[in-house]
Amino acid sequence: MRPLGTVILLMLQEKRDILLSIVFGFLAGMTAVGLFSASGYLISQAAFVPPIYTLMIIVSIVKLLGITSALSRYGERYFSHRATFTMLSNIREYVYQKIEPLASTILQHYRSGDLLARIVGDVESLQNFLLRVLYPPIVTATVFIATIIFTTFFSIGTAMIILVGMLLLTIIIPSLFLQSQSLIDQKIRQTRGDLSSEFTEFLYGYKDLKVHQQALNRRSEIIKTVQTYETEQKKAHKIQLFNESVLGFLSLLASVVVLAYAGYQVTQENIEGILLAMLFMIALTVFEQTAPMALVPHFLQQSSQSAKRLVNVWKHEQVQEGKTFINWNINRAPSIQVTDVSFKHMEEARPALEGVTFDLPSGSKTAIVGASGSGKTTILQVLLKLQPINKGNVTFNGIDFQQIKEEDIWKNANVSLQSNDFFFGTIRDNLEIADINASDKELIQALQNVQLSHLTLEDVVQEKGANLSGGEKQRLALARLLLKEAHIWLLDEPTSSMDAITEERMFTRIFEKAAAATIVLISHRLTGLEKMDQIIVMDHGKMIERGSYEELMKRNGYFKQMKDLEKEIFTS
Ligand SMILES: Nc1ncnc2c1ncn2[C@@H]1O[C@H](COP(=O)(O)OP(=O)(O)OP(=O)(O)O)[C@@H](O)[C@H]1O
Repeated sequence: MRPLGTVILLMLQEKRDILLSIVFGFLAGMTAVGLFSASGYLISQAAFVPPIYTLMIIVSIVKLLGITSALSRYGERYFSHRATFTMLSNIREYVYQKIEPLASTILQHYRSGDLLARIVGDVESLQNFLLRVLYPPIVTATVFIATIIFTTFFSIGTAMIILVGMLLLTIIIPSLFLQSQSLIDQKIRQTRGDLSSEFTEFLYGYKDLKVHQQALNRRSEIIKTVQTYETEQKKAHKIQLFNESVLGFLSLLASVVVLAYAGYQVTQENIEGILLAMLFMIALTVFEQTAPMALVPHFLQQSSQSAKRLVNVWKHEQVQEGKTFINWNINRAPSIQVTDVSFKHMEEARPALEGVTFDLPSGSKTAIVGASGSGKTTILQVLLKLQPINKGNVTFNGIDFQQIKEEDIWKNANVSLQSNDFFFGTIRDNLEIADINASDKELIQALQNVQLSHLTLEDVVQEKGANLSGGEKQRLALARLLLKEAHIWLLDEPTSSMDAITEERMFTRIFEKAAAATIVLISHRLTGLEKMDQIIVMDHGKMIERGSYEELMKRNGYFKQMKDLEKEIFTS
């Protein structure tokens, strides 16, 4: 389905409000035309000084039309805006549901700031789709048709001029403006994305930029982008104002043409003079109503681009689309089989994993070691379905993991990645992510287990845990793991920022808690691996050795060489 088609479908969920907007919009338009034409007629009649009772009826009609017009306009605004806000929230929910499962792959192609600005901006510009693209033409067309039919009773020529003026003002001239407007809109969107990315990176990297004395440079770059953004916005507003003024002037001109034509017809006695003011007022009012139509092509293009850009975010990532999943519930540690798995990051020449095969028996403890960049983290990402494999397969308890939803794997897994996220709030907020129902006693116990007893549950955690040390962050992350029951533990260097004694204690806690679980531990140190059931050695994306500690030491291969090297460094 075309992107705008999806938006229309989401919008049609609010069909009652849309229908009411159209009905009230039509009523408002017709009563406005009626009000002004009746006023014109009233003024002309009054000029002949007729008996007052003959004017009473027209005066009452004018009053009634005035009130009805105001009430209908209110109804139109109320229902159209209500439909728009509900539609926007439906779109936001839809977009979130689409991108949430694909977040990790999507973020490989976009800078997070750009992605956020893009989604927020594009969803917001879709508010114009209903308000300015979809229902105004229906309202204008119906009001217009009704007005032309009404005018033909008095002057067919005037009705034809209104028709021609309408076509000119609503279709032909706006399409001429379209190109200049769309060029500047494109530039604005691009600059908005750049600005948001630069600003996000500036905030996250502020400390590093300060240390390297680059903060001021970056700041002036951001200021330059802000200035460009402001200049482009001013330019866009100028273009829009110019277009609207030209259209306003032309619609007035069209009314003057109607007046001139009708005036001439009066002199020719083809039209009664008393109708002249009425015909002019009809033209003025009806052309006034074409003003929103002038913006339709512009907003149509903007909405269609926004919808396309939104869909493009997830279009190429629909790895799960159309697949059926089984209901995966486990009550004990699963066995995991990885067979001939290869994976290459997009736009990378070298695969991150190549023909990797190993098995993890139920409840086994496995360590993965290897040089930096050898593919260790990628293995965990593959097991968590954060990266779609290009070749090979993975089974959990003999079931192909393509049939298992990511959420079902995550639900059963305790995961510690190299950088753990912490949120602005309290220690309690950050621990409750693991178990919302945990009691204070359990939370405090978890803190004690990771040697963070000096923290209280109410202590503040700044954004990204900025007020915690590297080791504290890792221990807080471990406290979260200790609060959650899981049958699979995937740990990526969970103790890399800790001293050797604390590390030893943390591992003791982990292995106590995860005694029955299937554990995969990525380790940068080669000490303490004797207690693991197997060690997988990675090099340049390939598994080059696998076996127990004793087996690898006996084999005298890569692992033994690394062990000897480590010993040499620590003893020298
Ligand atoms: N998002 C990414 N996009 C492109 N290439 C990536 C990405 N993440 C990792 N890589 C590449 O994939 C390869 C394997 O990376 P991986 O993170 O698995 O290594 P690692 O063994 O865990 O390294 P380290 O010990 O330094 O954490 C590396 O060559 C790396 O450059």
